[in-house]
Amino acid sequence: MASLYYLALAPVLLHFVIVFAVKCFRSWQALKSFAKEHRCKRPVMERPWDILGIVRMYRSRNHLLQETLLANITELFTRYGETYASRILSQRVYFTCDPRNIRHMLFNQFSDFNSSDIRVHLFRPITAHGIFALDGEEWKVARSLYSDFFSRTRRILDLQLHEAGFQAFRHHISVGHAIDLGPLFLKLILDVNSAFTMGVCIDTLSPDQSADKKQLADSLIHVKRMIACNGFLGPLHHFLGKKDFYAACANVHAFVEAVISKEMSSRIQDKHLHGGGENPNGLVHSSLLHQVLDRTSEVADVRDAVVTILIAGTDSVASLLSTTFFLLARHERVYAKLRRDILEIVGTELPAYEALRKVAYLRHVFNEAMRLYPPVPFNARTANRDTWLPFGGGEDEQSGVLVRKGENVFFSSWDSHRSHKMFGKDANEFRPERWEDLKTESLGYIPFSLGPRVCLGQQYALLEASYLAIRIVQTFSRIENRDVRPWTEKLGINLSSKNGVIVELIPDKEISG
Ligand code: HEM
Repeated sequence: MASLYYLALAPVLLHFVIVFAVKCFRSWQALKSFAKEHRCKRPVMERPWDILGIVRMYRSRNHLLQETLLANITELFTRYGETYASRILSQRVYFTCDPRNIRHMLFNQFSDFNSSDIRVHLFRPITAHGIFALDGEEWKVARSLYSDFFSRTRRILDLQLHEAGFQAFRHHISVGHAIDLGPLFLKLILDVNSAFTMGVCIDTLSPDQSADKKQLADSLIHVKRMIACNGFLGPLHHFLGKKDFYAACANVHAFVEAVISKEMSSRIQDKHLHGGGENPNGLVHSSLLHQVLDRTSEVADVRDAVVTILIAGTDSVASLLSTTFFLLARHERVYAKLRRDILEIVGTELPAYEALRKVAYLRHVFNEAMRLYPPVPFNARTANRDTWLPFGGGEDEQSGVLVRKGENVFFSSWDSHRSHKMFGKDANEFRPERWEDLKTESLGYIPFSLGPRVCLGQQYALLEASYLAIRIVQTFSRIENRDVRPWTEKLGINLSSKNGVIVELIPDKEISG
């Protein structure tokens, strides 16, 4: 009886097997003709025998611990070419530093690649509704929430706030002593950025920082460290304990929500007192929180918008300033020329908004610092459909590479920025003058990324860094390196120097009084 039952089932099963096989065959055929259409050939495969990608994971982990990951990435590009395939825990992935492929992903074929898939789990606990954890329509909505705000750089860049930050920073510099500028820049930018995003400065440079602000600053540091750590661990992050991470996220949320709630109550009060008309003292609130509250009263959305910018806009700018002064301390000639230009163009006055854009050499110094030490040295995208990279396939790497839906492509600006093809034989040297002829749109130069997801804070970041750099250079006639150790990578949420920036700043007696 039972065997008759199975016999009756057999045609149904066979039907499903045939339908499945036909489907597989059709999609294989479609993929084959898609690959043909885009001239795709197989790229070089890193260690083809490492089918599970375990050796790759293990070696990358060791390089990360030994602080040689960037050098290792460069070595692999030298060995396998500008674009190659690899495996991470059996999943096929691609690595590229070919500017044409990078541009293709970020710009030409933008809609084929998601940016959130890899980092959504990293950002979800802290900013589930924030722009870094979104793609597609949701990303468009989040981007439009900030776009207007960031397009008005002149209105949002509060120079008084930056001057107050600079003065607090200056108090930490003692004449005749070496100082590590790395942590100091981080505190300075955190103070300025917290005031900019929430309208509340968290006083990390002040000796009188309150306990709740200290807890916020410590929690933010922990959150950023965990995001970076989880990102580097890839799928292995599941094995890490996250209790402290969640606790730190809760602290950050509680602080920001309290600020939002205070602002909401004061708006209600204002409405009662002044019928919702213009603020009686005529002040225009420039903080991001105020602007976002004008557009939505969803607390979680406002909170995540604020925390996203607290995260995106702090370590990145601190990294730019640290790297710049690390390099200036080792290039006396460049510092002297920069100072000459600043004194000639801006003088010893506090720089006005217009003056910030006028010192061309400062822009060249920043461009060069971010070329050699990009705050975001590598990044990744995930194909959201079957797609391709235009170069990297075949022996000569001139054919396309098929990228199947769900596969990840990692791209390295650390390497595209140091390409001899793009930047000449002296690509590894710090020479700001090269930017007299180059344009920041130069192929492969992507410190702020490019295309529709280009950094929203680019202009703000450059002007903020310009103000602070100008004030430092005006005040100190020389900067001397006090550290003989070579630059060593520290990969966090942004790239920085592991040994900090240990220098001595020599004041200009006339200016600093
Ligand atoms: C030197 C400083 C900075 C650098 C090098 C930098 C770099 C970048 C890069 C490379 C991305 C693209 C990430 C990706 O697509 O995967 C990005 C995105 C972003 N940045 Fe920046 N950034 C800097 C400063 C800032 C500042 C100061 C802010 C805000 C105040 C900011 C806000 C953002 C936002 C909101 C995004 C997300 C854009 C989107 O996904 O549509 N950044 N940044």
